[in-house]
Amino acid sequence: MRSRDSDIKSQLSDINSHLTIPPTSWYRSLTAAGLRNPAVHGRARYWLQVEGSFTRALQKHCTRSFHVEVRREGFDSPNLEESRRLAIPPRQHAWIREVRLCGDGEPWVLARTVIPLNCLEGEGRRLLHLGNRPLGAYLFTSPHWERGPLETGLCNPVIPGQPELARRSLFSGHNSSLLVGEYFLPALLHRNTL
Ligand SMILES: C=C(O[C@@H]1C=C(C(=O)O)C=C[C@H]1O)C(=O)O
Repeated sequence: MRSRDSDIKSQLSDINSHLTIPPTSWYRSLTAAGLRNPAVHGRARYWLQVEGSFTRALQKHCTRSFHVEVRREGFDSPNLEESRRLAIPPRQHAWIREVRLCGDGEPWVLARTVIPLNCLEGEGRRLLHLGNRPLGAYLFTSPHWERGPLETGLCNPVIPGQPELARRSLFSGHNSSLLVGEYFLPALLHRNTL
């Protein structure tokens, strides 16, 4: 017989199972992705294109509060597509950070950041100790990081409620780049105001 604790744990994981990142195909432009899925031109368009810190953009749309919830942080292998995008050897470990960006107490965005070893030297060591502080606050206040072009992601949700659209970009510093992906949850797109 299952214990009450394991029943509660499995219910909790069921409740949150849609808050995971589904497989995603990446496109160089919104227009290219739009040929596959015209939804990129709907409510998501603003979020797919907004410039500057994404954290700041979300904060502006909160009426009460914004917070970052860390779900997973540690050294692990990126997937092969991510390694290729970052031009690092396949299976070379990187610092991987997955968070929920929450507006007014509810998850709006899932973010996954892959930080290769060469980004973690010198001042970059701070990236290991962000905790619940938003990565954007570091990237956009440190003068040496520059964002590359935004890519548009079309996700293949396997569980109802998983993100369908995403964006990502490389941030380049001294001879090193990290990859930040932001996946939009329905709660973000179905809000009444933009
Ligand atoms: C890159 C930014 O950082 C945000 C914060 C993140 C985090 O804390 O892990 C991840 C993705 C972001 O959207 C940003 O604000 O633009």
